[in-house]
Amino acid sequence: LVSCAKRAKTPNSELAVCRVLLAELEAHQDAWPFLSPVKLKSVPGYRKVIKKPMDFFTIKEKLINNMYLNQENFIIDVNLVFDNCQKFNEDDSEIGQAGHRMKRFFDKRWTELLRK
Ligand SMILES: Cc1ncccc1N[C@@H]1CCC[C@@H]1S(C)(=O)=O
Repeated sequence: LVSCAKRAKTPNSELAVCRVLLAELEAHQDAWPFLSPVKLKSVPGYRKVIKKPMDFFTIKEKLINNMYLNQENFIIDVNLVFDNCQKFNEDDSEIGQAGHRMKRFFDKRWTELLRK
């Protein structure tokens, strides 16, 4: 049969992959610093230094409320979590190390899942 034109990825299938990826991030053993918004009242300086806080719970809320139009916006928010972590935490700190491990994991998984 003549092969039909390659079907464009519908946004909801793109976002389905984002939901899978987020679930894997949340289940990762090094996710503990990123599961909820940084407590601005108990982390001195964070509010001033980090202009755009982001965390996995907020990303999940945004996915559920259809606030991501495509994968790109989702990936931008996930990378914001890791960029904020690198900016605020020393590389050799517990949180800094967790952030580097989570970033490496995410980079590997989304290239496996999205770069088909
Ligand atoms: C991600 C981050 N980056 C800079 C400072 C602190 C944190 N996380 C804290 C440490 C563990 C959870 C708390 S939290 C997320 O409850 O504030």
